[in-house]
Amino acid sequence: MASKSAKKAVEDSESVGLAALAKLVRSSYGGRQSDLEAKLQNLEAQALRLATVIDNISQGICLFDPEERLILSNPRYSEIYRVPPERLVPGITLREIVVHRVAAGTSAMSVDEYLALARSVNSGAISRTWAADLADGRTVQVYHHPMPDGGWVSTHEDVTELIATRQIVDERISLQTLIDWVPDYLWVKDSESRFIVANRSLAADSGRETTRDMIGLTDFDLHAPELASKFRADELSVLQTGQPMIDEEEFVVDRSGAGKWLSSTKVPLRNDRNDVFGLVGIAHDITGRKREDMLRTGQAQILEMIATGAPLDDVLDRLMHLMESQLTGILGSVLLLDKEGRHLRHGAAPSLAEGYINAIDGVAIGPKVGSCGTAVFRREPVVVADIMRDPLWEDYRDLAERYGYRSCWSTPIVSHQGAVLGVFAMYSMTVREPAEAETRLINFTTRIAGIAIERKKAEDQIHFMANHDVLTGLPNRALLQDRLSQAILHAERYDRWVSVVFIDLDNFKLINDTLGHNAGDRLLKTAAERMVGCISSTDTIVRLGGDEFVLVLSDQPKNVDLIAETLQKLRTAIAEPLQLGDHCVRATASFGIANYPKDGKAPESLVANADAAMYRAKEVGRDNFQFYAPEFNTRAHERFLLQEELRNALERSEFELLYQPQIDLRSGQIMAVEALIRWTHPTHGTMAPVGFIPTAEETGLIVPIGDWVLHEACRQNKAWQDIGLEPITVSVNVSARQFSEKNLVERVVHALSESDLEGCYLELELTESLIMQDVGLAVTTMNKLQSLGVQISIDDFGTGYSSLTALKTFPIARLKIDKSFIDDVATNEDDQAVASAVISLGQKLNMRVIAEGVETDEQVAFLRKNNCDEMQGYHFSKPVSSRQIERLLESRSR
Ligand SMILES: Nc1nc2c(ncn2[C@@H]2O[C@@H]3COP(=O)(O)O[C@H]4[C@@H](O)[C@H](n5cnc6c(=O)[nH]c(N)nc65)O[C@@H]4COP(=O)(O)O[C@H]3[C@H]2O)c(=O)[nH]1
Repeated sequence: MASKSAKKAVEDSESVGLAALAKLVRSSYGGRQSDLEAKLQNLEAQALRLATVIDNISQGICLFDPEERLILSNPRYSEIYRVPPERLVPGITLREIVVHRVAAGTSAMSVDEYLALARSVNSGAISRTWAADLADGRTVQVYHHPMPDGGWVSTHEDVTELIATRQIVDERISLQTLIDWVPDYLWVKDSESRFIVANRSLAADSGRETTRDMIGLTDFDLHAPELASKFRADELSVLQTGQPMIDEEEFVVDRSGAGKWLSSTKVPLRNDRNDVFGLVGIAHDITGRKREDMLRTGQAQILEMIATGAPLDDVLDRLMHLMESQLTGILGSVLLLDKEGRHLRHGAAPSLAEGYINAIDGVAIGPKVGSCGTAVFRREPVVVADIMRDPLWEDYRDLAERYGYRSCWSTPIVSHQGAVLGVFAMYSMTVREPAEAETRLINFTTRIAGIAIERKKAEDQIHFMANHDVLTGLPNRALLQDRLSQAILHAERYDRWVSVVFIDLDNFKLINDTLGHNAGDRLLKTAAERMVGCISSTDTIVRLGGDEFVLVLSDQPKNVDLIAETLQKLRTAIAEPLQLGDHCVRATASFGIANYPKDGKAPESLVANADAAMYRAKEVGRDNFQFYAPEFNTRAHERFLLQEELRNALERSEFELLYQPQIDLRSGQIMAVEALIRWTHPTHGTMAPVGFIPTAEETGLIVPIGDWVLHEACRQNKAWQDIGLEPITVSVNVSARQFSEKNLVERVVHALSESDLEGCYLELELTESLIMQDVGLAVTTMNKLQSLGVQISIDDFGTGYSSLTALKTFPIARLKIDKSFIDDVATNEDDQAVASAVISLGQKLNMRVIAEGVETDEQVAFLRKNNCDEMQGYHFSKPVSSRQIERLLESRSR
C-alpha cells in the first residue's frame, strides 16, 4: 500500500516541479525512518541545486509529459517566448503555451502547425535540432529530445545575434579577399564612423600593416583634425539622411606625406528594418587627372593674370605654387636678373626657407655660382644632382646644407629676343636628377615665367616712357601734374610754399641749329643732369619738350631769397663750360617763377604763370629769372591773339613786300633789292617782321608765308623786267623752318616758273645757323638751287659758328656782314677787324661781300677803303614799296 501510494506520489510528482516533489516525499515519509530522511534531504538538496542551475541557465528549458502537459520550465524559456512565468505553471498544455506564443509574436508558425511538428518529432526516438525563425524576427535554436515515456525535454537558445555576427564575419572574410585586390580604397564603417572593414590598399596607405589594424579606427586616427572632421561631417550626413554621397573630390595626405586627390562615394548600409547602421565607402585616386586639370586651369589663370596686368610677384608666386602642386618634394624658385645683367634678385620662392632666400638675393652671376648663378652666366640649364659634391656649389654648399637642399636644377629664363631675364630653379631634398615629368614642367614653367617677366618689363618701359622724357630720363609733362598736386597738398597742410619754375635754355636753338642735333641733345642732357644735381630729392624737374623744363620746388619756406639762391645755383651749374665737338659753349637759361599759393592755387595756373614769367625773363634780355607778376599774363594773352591773327593774315591778304636796294659800292648803282615783309595788322597797323616772324616760325606758319613771299618777289621782279627796267636780283629771306621743308627746291621751281623769272635773278638769303644745322642736306639743296641759276647768300655773317672749311664747300655767291659789325665800324677797332676779315675772306673764296645797315658816310668810306663789294642801308634807302623801286630803277636807267 505504502509502495503503491509512494508510486502514485511519484507519478503525481511528474506533474509538479522537482522541488515540490522533494517536499512531498519528505512530508509523506518525514520522521519515519532516519536514513530515508537523510536520503530525502539529500534528494531535496540535489533538487534545489538542479532547480538553481535550471533557473540560471542561458537556454530556455521545458519538460513535457506524454499528455503534452508542462512539467517544468525555467525563466529563460518564459523570457525567450515572452510568455509570463505565472502562465507557465506545471500542467499547462503545449497548445495553451503555443497559443500564448502566437499572441506574443514568438511563434514560428500557427498553433496547429506547431503541434503537428512537435508531435511528429516526438513520434520518433531521435533528438532533433532546428532553428526556428520567430515571427518577431529572432531565431531560436531548438534542441528537442523525446523521452521514452512519450514526454520530451527541449532547450531553446536565442541565436539571433550570433547568426548575425557569424554572417558578418563570414561575409567579411570572403569580402576581404575580394576587396584586397581592388586598388581603390574600400571600407565599411559603423554609425560612429569606425572602420569595420578596410581593404589592403587603404590600410597600407594609412600606415597599417594589416587590414585588421584598421578595425575600430576612425579618420581622427589617420588624418589631421580638420580633414577628419570634414570626413565625419560628410558621413554623418550620409548616415542621418540616408542619401549617398557620390564622387565627392577630396584631398588627403597619406602617411608618406604625399598629397592625393580622391573621388569618394559613400553609401549608407541598412539592416532588415531599413535602418541605417553604417556606410560603405570607395575612393578612387584621381590625382593624375586632377593634376592635369589643375595644370590646365592653373596655366589659364596665370595667363589671364599676365594678360590683366597682375603684379609680377603674384604671377610668379602662383606659378611656383602650381608647379609645386604638380610634383612631390620639389620647391620652386625664380630669380630675376637686374638691369645691369650682373646680379640675381629674388622673384618668387614660396616654399624655400626665408633665410636661404635672403642669403641668395643679390648674388652675382658667374662661372661657379651654384646652379642659378652659373646657369645665367652660361646661358644654359645647369642640373646639379648632388649639391654636396658638385664643385659649382663649393661656395654655397654650407648654406644649402643648412636648409637641407640636396639637388638644384636651374634653367635660364630667356626673352623672345634671346635676352636672359632670370632663372627658374627646382630644389629637392634628395640627391637626384629631374624625371621626365619634371623636365616637362621645367620647360612649361620657364616659358610662362619668361612671358610674365617680359610683359612686366614691357609694361614698366611703357609706363616709364609714358611718364618720362626719353632723352634726359626726366619725368615728363604727364608726371608734372601728379607731382605738383602732391607738393601743393603738402604745402597746404604744412603752410609752406611750392615754387614752380619754368626754365628755357637761351641759346639752345642756335647751338642745335649750328652744331647739329647731336650737340643739341648733349646740351639738353647735360643741362638736365646739372639741374638735377642742384635740387633735393623731394623736388622734381620735368622736361616739357624742346629746351623747356619745369622745376617744382616742394616744401619751400616763404622766402623769395631762398628760392632765388637755389635758382642761382642752377644758373651757375648750367653755365659751366661744355665741350661740344670742337666748340666750347656756355649755356644760359631764362627762369620764370610762380609760387603757390600767392601766384596760383591750381597746378595749371601755376605752370602758366611761371611760363609767363619766363617770357618776361626772355624779354628783359634772357639769362635771368623773373618772379611772376599778374601783368605778365596780359602779354601772354597778346601772344596768343597774335598767333590767331597771323593764321588769318594770308587769307586776308594783309602782307606786303617792301624792297630795300643793294648798291654796288664801286659803281653806286642798284644791282639788287632785298624783299622785306610787312604785315598790315587790322588794329596795330603796319608791323615789322620782328613783331611776327618769330611767332610764325614757332607755329610753322612761316612755311606758307615764306611761300607767298617767294612767289610775290619773283612776280614783282619779273614785272619790273616786263616794263623794260634793267634786270636786277631780288633777294628773299628763307627761314630755317622753310629750308628744312623737303620740297623747298620744288617750291622755288614753282615760283620761278609761275612768274617766268629766270633763276639768276633770284637770290635766297640763308642764315649761317640754318646751313650749319645739317651741312649735308644744305649742300645738296644749295647745289640743286644753284643748278637752277638761283644765287645763295649768307645773312648775318659773323654771328654764328660757321666753319670756314664747310663754307668753302657751299656754292655761296655773297656774304652779308651783319649790321652789328657795321654799326660802329667807323670807330670800333674790333668791328673794323671783323668787317675787314670778312671782306678779305669773301674775296679769297670768290664770294661777293655786302655790308648791311649802312647809315653813314663814315661807314661807306670804311667799306670802300676795305674793298667791300656792296652795301645796303638807310644811307641809300630804307625798304620801300615796289612802286618806289620802280622809280629808282627808272632814274638809274636814265
Ligand atoms: N636800323 C637800320 N636797319 C636797317 C638798315 N638797313 C636795313 N635795315 C633793316 O635790316 C633788316 C635787314 O634784313 P635782314 O637782316 O634780312 O633781317 C630781316 C629778316 O631776317 C627778317 N625778314 C624780313 N622779311 C622776311 C621774309 O620775308 N621772310 C623771312 N623769313 N624773314 C624776313 O626780318 C628781319 C628784319 O627785317 P626788317 O625789319 O625789314 O629789317 C631789315 C631792314 O629794314 C639801316 O641802315 N639801319
